[in-house]
Amino acid sequence: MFEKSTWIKLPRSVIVGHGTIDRVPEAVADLHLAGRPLVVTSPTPDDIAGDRLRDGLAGVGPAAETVVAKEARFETVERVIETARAEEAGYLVGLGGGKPIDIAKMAADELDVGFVSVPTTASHDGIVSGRGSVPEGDTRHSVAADPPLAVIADTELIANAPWRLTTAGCADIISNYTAVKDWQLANRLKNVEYSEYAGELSQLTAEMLVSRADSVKRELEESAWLVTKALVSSGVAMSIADSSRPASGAEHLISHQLDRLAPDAALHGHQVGVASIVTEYLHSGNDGEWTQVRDALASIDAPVTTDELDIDGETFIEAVTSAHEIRDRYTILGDGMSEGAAIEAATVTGVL
Ligand SMILES: NC(=O)C1=CN([C@@H]2O[C@H](COP(=O)(O)OP(=O)(O)OC[C@H]3O[C@@H](n4cnc5c(N)ncnc54)[C@H](OP(=O)(O)O)[C@@H]3O)[C@@H](O)[C@H]2O)C=CC1
Ligand SMILES: O=C(CO)COP(=O)(O)O
Ligand SMILES: [Zn+2]
Repeated sequence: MFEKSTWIKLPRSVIVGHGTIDRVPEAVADLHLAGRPLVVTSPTPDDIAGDRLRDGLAGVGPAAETVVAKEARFETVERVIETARAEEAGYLVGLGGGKPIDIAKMAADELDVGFVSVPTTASHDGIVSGRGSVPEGDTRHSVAADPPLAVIADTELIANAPWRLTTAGCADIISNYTAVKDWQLANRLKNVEYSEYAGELSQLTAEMLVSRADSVKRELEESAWLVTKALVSSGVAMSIADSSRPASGAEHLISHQLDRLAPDAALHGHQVGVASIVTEYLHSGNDGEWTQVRDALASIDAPVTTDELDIDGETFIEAVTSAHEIRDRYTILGDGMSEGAAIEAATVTGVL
C-alpha cells in the first residue's frame, strides 16, 4: 500500500526588484495580515530602511513597533516573543541580513503569527528558507520554522550593501554542488531519504548562477537580482525537501565549526565556499571538479583560501577534522578525517 505523504511549505509571495520595499504594505494587505506589525531588525538596516518600511506599514494598519537586535541568540528570540506578546503584534517583519530575519522567523513560528522577510542583503539562503540558525555554546542549532509568507527583496537596497555580502550569497549557492553530492552519498550509504526534485533544483540553481557569473559585478543592481533569485530558488529546494540537505552538506558542517572556533572571522557564505573546494576534492579526487568550484568562487571575488577568509590554517584543519561530530548528518567526511588527510586535501586544492 502507498503511504507516503508530503507537506511543502513555501512563501506565498516573492517580490524581487527595484524599490520593492515600498510594496511591503501591498503584500501585507494581499496576505490579509492584520494587527500591529512588529519589525525585527538590526542597527544598519534600521538606519537604511526602517523608517521607510514603518511609514509604509502605517498606511495599512496600526503603527509598527520595532525590536533592534544585535545578536542572533535564543535570548534575543525570547525578547522578540515577549515584545510581540506585550504589543499584541499581529505579524512580524524581519528587516535586514540573516540575523534579524532568523530571529523574526523563529519568534513568529513560536508565536504562531505571520512572518514577512525583507532582506537588505543577499548574503545567504536563510532569507527565504524554513530554517533558523542560532549559535549557542559549543554548537549551532539549525531549527525548523515556517518559511516567510512573503519575501520582499529590494534589489536597490541589496545592491548598495557591501559587495562582500553579495559574494557570500553567491558562494552559499555555489556550495549547493557539494551539498547535493553529500546528500546523494548519504542516500546511497545510509538510506537517507533523497528528493530528486529538490536535488535537481538545488544543483540547477548553482549551475545557472555559475553560468551567469560574468554578470555578477560590484554595484550592478542586476547582480543583486541574479543572486536573490538564486537564493529564493535554493530556499524552495529546501522547502521541497523539508530539510536543508539540498543546500547544506559537509561544507556547512565545516563552516559551523569555524563559527565556533573563529567567531565572526568570515561570512557564512565565504566559509562554506572555501570548505566546498575541499569537500569537492574529497568527492571527486584530483582530476575532479574542485577546480571548477574554486574558479567559480574566484570569478565572483569570493575567497578561495584560508588567508582570504582571515582564518589560520590550523583552525581550518581543526574545523575539517571535527566537523562530523556536530550534527547527525552523514557526509563525505564520514566518521571523521585524519589530520594528515585534511592537510593533504587543503594543500592540494590550494586552500592552505
Ligand atoms: N537560516 C539559515 O538557514 C541561515 C542562517 N544564518 C545566520 O545568518 C546570520 C549571518 O547572516 P548575515 O546576513 O551575514 O548577518 P547579519 O544580519 O549580521 O548581516 C551582516 C552585516 O551586514 C549589515 N547589513 C545588513 N544589511 C545591510 C545593508 N543593506 N547595507 C549595509 N550593511 C548591511 C549588518 O548590519 P548590523 O551589524 O547593523 O546588523 C551586519 O553587520 C548568522 O546569524 C547565521 O547564523 C546563516 C546561514 C543560514
Ligand atoms: O545555510 C544553510 C543552507 O545554505 C542551512 O544551514 P543548516 O543546515 O545549518 O540549517
Ligand atoms: Zn548556507
